[in-house]
Amino acid sequence: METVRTAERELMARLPDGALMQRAAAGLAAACADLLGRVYGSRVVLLVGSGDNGGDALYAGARLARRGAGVTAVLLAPERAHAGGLGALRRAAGRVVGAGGDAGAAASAGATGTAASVASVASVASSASAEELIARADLVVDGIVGIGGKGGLRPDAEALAAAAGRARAAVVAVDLPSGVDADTGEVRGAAVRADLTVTFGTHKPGLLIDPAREYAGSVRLVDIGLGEVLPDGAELEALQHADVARLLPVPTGESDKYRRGVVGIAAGSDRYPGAAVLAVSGALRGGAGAVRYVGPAGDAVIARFPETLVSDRGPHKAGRVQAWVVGPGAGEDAGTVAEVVAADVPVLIDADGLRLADADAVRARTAPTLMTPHAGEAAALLGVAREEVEHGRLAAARELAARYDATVLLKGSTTLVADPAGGAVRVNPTGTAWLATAGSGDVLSGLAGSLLAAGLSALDAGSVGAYLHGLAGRFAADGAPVGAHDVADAIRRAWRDVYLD
Ligand SMILES: NC(=O)C1=CN([C@@H]2O[C@H](COP(=O)(O)OP(=O)(O)OC[C@H]3O[C@@H](n4cnc5c(N)ncnc54)[C@H](O)[C@@H]3O)[C@@H](O)[C@H]2O)[C@@H](O)CC1
Ligand SMILES: Nc1ncnc2c1ncn2[C@@H]1O[C@H](COP(=O)(O)OP(=O)(O)O)[C@@H](O)[C@H]1O
Ligand SMILES: [K+]
Repeated sequence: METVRTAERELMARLPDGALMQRAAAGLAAACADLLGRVYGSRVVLLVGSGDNGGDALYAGARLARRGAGVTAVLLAPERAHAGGLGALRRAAGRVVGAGGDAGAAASAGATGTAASVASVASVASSASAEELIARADLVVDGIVGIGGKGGLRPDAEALAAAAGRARAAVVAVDLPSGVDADTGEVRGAAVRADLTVTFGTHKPGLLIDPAREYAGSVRLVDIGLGEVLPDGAELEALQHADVARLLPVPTGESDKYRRGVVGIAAGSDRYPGAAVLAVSGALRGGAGAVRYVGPAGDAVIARFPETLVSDRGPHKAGRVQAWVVGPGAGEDAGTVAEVVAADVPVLIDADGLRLADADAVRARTAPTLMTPHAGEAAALLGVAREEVEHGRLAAARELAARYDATVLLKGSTTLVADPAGGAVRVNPTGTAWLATAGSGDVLSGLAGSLLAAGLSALDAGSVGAYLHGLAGRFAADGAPVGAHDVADAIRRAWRDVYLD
């Protein structure tokens, strides 16, 4: 699969780092140069922590200094800064100061022997505080912490991150923005806000999942030769166009409408007939051969989509389907939800259905189940505050999948799909904030339900559905507000874009 994989941190830690660090620094310096445009004469400030992340920054700084940039390293812990990196920067005539801006702190590093002969660096004359240096910089390189960071930033690091946030300089994060959790995308406390993150070897979950994703800016992956040794057990994966194209259900000569799959939509109520119409609009674009609608909004559905098979006799009597969607706009109709949950075909449960479904009945199902909560619904199911889900999306999706023994598609600014069997969680790479509009979730549930009926697994139906829905949202919006029905209309364009690419 042409997926973007994210490796476990242990992998990087296992490898010899000398050569890898040189490759990392070369890629980092190239990205900095691109951002600067003109390297010669530019002012670059490196924020340097005590680990290898700081080492990357120092080596990259040395490369920029050799091309004529004025490079100053601000050391958070002068006595523990990466010795080889410091030496390289020094040889390239870079300057070094302590985080307080006092050259003395930096100079004293030389005395410990770890950061050899820092005292001879041209920095000693500097009297500007780190804050002033950052304020005057064209580019700030965040090498405070990388995958070795633990918890929120320490106070001295936090002050530098804040100064970088105030500065007019472009901010480049090394490997990931300092202060964000590489493994989960959580941000506890202060973190660096980057314009660009140059990450090494593999994408880290924190670069793909909100809230951390927002701190990363655009992300550039530098290949440092980890390809052959990446483990199969990646934590996250993201489908690309080619993956989705292979999974799309496309009719062949032998197909008829029943073989293509019939999807049943049990949605809408007297109060919310529109949810039924929108779920059907998504289902008609998802590849099933026919869409059955069951519920009180049949007239509204037929008026908009005359091709729908409509029934008001409840799911059991509606005729055979290969998958059900239940819940959008369902109001308080617990009976219909229970009937669908008891069906022996794949079922997608959304919106009101999530609240009305009996947890034991969901767990007892043997056919696949796909649940599609947004953060508020997920929080209610888990019995926690909404913020807790928003700050820890990966954990919430995994936890719900385990509790319900169901595939869980957690919607929102980052959409995740987690399987109960474990394995990599899929993160959806498409989408736009314009999708945060009433009813767009109903379109998604119809679309993903249609893919289920066409024979995709719950994991594939959820992630392919989210991919097409996100792409359709981008096409439909194109920089201006959209209604959910616009998103449904654009699914065909998204399909073509993927399939014909
Ligand atoms: N191992 C490898 O194969 C490679 C690693 N590389 C770099 O190495 C990095 C990892 O280096 P390390 O393992 O040395 O770890 P880091 O440099 O990420 O962080 C460790 C240091 O940061 C300090 N620290 C931890 N949490 C902190 C906090 N909350 N606030 C302030 N300081 C904190 C610790 O005291 C420790 O000294 C990667 O992110 C990447 O940038 C690259 O050079 C490429 C190759
Ligand atoms: N900030 C955002 N950025 C990108 N997509 C978003 C954002 N907020 C919501 N979405 C997407 O919009 C859709 C909204 O679905 P949902 O919350 O169920 O709304 P509704 O119930 O009104 O249909 C989901 O596909 C979700 O992933
Ligand atoms: K960093």
